[in-house]
Amino acid sequence: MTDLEIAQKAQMLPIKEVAKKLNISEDDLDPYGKYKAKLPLLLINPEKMKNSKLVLVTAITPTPAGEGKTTVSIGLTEGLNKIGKKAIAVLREPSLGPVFGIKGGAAGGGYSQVVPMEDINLHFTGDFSAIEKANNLLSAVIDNNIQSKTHSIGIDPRTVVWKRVMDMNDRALRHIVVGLGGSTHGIPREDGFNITPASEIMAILCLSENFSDLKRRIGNIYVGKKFDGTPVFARDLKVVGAMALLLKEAIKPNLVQTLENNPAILHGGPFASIAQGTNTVLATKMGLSLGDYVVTEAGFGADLGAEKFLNIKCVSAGLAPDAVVVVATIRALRHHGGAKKEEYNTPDLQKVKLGIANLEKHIENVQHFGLKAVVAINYFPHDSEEEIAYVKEVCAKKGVEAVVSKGFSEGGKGTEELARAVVAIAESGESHFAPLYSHEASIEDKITTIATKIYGTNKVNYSSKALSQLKQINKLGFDKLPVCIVKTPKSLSDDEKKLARPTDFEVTVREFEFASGAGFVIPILGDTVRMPGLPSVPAAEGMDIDDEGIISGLS
Ligand SMILES: Nc1ncnc2c1ncn2[C@@H]1O[C@H](COP(=O)(O)OP(=O)(O)O)[C@@H](O)[C@H]1O
Ligand SMILES: O=COP(=O)(O)O
Ligand SMILES: [Mg+2]
Repeated sequence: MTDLEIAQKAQMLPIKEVAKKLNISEDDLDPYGKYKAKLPLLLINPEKMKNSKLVLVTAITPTPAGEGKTTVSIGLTEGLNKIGKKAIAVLREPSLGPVFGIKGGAAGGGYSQVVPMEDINLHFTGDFSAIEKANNLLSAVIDNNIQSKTHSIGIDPRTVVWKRVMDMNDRALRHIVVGLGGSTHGIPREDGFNITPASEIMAILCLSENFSDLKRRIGNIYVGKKFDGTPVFARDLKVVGAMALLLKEAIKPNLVQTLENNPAILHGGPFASIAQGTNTVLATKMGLSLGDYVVTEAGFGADLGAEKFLNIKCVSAGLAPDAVVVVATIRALRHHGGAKKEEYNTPDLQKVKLGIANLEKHIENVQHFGLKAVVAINYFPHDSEEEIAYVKEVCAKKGVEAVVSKGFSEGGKGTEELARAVVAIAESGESHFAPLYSHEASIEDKITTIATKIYGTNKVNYSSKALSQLKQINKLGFDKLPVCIVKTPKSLSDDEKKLARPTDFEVTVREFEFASGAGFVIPILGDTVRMPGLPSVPAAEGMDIDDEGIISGLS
């Protein structure tokens, strides 16, 4: 059966029954139909959080299909509940970009999924729509102010860096001109769209602790400059309140369930390559308040999602993982060893031996943060015993246990061994989280620290545009902010062709984007863009809905 068919056969509990497992009363629940609900922020309890364990799930450098972080996160949650822990999966909300593009949804797979999968992968509870409206309200107000004869604050249209967003892979919107059509239709200027997960409003939602924090961050959004050279922030346009009220519901985390009816809290966006790619602080703290274990994920490999989860989100929110799961697949190790796509499912110990260096590097990356890791070998049918034994042997030499995870094919039954290994680490007290850099370091030093320690580069180069933007960053006082690096997820380097563990390479910062509202600076490496494009044959071509409303083709 496909992921969708398994999800459509799920025996879901009414969401109020799932909430009851977390001692949430019906009065506190804000149902969105029978199987989804919003959770009020009053459920966050710092006292209760203290005794809960936080497990971060990351991965090796993935193939384009993904190596199963979300699937393993859900499967591990099932397994932890099976061994008696009150575990909650805390995941990100899917973006329609990959849903209609290549990768598909982000509700897990096989017998490790969150449901209702169709709702979650499509409009869910409207959070992305709210984020888009708040983002684009600011864009509309900026252009309205530029146009105004009576209330203009003197914004120089050539300096506006705030972009519009839409949650779709649409390359045609990357570089556009707005305000065409003559004097009553606006002032022409260059603009562009990013995909909604890359919106700074998404990042603000992911890091905010409450409404006043949300509004403070929105107010600090850098828009551009006035003709006199002074900076313009969102607060100067007087719509911070309006933008915040659009997020009235989106700020609340969403409760759904796993196939085995265990609780899952979904909140915040993906894309750790072009954005932060972690879920929200509020959802993580909500999970730690309501359960004993939170299993949470950060996008792509440990060089992206985990690095940002640790250096940005954990530092901002005062969180610290008790254990880290590094998801590896034999097929991805074959890929890093030179296997072509059609060879991914062909056992080849030699290729695994060539590709294993990628896993070793990601284990080292987790250890750079003072954290204890366990490797989850996300089992695929063509994995050979000798390949698995080899991976376990290499991990053991690095002091890390590797456990086969069969959550995709067996649900919680297939992850009990992994669950026990995670509990052993989480309750050992052997993880001592420390971020990689101090916020007092210069922007260049922060980038160099990440690029050398986590990517393995020898040198960071800067384009002339990036060098001039560095001066602007220092002048604006953004140099004390953390960095959220944008780069390809297909390689530890900024060149997607460099697989396994690239050595003796340099990376180049092409330009910067500013997220002074969210509270970080965005160095963009290589040729990565923040509005993806559709593939020549979009997944959308295989989708349909029948007269009874039954969906097909969603993955
Ligand atoms: N063990 C497995 N066997 C077969 N398919 C899997 C397995 N694990 C994950 N998948 C599939 O691979 C895709 C990516 O899984 P996902 O959990 O979304 O990865 P990630 O979160 O790392 O991107 C999904 O379509 C999922 O159904
Ligand atoms: O940000 C990307 O998330 P996945 O790796 O789960 O697709
Ligand atoms: Mg995922």
